[in-house]
Amino acid sequence: MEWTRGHTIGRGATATVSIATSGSGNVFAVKSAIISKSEFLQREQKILSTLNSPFVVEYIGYDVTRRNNTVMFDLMMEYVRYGTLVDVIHKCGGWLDESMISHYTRQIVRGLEYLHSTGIVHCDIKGRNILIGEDGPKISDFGCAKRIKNPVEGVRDDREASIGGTPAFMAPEVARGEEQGFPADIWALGCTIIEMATGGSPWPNHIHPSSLLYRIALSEELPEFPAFLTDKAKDFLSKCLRRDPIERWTAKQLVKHPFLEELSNVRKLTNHTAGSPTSILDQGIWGFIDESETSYNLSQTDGNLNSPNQRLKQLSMSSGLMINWVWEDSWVTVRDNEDNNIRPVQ
Ligand SMILES: Nc1ncnc2c1ncn2[C@@H]1O[C@H](COP(=O)(O)OP(=O)(O)OP(=O)(O)O)[C@@H](O)[C@H]1O
Repeated sequence: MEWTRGHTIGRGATATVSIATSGSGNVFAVKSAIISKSEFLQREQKILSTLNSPFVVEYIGYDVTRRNNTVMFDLMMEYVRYGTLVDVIHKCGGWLDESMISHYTRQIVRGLEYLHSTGIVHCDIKGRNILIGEDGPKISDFGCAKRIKNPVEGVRDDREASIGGTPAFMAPEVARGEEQGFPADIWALGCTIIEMATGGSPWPNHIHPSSLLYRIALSEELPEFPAFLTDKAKDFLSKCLRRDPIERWTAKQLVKHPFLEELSNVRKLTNHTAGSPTSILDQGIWGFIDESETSYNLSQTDGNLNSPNQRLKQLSMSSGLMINWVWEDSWVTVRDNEDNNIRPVQ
């Protein structure tokens, strides 16, 4: 397919996202990384190409292109026009009201129900990885995702051995380095609801990810439930934010929770997201995202990471070392990648 790259609309830790047009005039988004650093993008392409749901960003294809003598891996996907959920929260004045939270949560849960039914754990659910289109939220950014081969019998593939995601949204069992299965996405959903309600981190006032990780992993605490939420909403949160993953509700159970009942008076999205989407950097949203919201991907398969304590130490050390904010134009997070299954396209 002939296509032309347009302006940059977003930058993440691993890739740059641009708008693009095809020869026939269709507009789409293209997420690109230098081929030698495209392991996560290629993993994302492999997973996204198998998915088909109105609640997941739509896959279009991939390409390998040359740009200023550099070979790039390009993942093409639908262009989702209102940007991320964090952008929308910001445009709404810093928080969403409960009817909006319920409306968005319903679609995110349906996206998770779909992903989990196909054996995919997203591993990095948070506002920045939910894109908002005209029909509502779509789950995106599958760079940390993994497939559990036989979810019913619990047979796992190699990727199950890795731990990834964003510290502030990590479930206790993930922070301890024990496991990252479907319940970890449900915990992160609970954290995302708090993000929608408060516009901030589920664990406010944490300067450094290492202290946050210890708190999540080893305390008995839960993130604070926003006081203004109704009992119904708090009950929903309490089903997501249970420290024991076995006690957490599944996406299939959550879909039926009364908090997600359809409401007729949800504000129209276009009322509060007027204006065309721009780069996340243009929108000045970084002010309320602290560094504990940076994504990581660490492999547990490393022999040094056998005990929960060692893994925690490794995670927190990595947090300190890996964050490398580059303020002029972009920011970079270096991720450890021990994944031998991912091979760059030759
Ligand atoms: N399909 C899309 N349509 C519109 N904007 C998009 C799309 N995909 C990504 N973006 C924009 O690009 C930004 C970066 O994309 P994404 O989060 O997928 O990159 P990443 O490198 O995987 O980021 P992270 O640092 O979270 O791992 C998003 O926050 C969003 O603003």
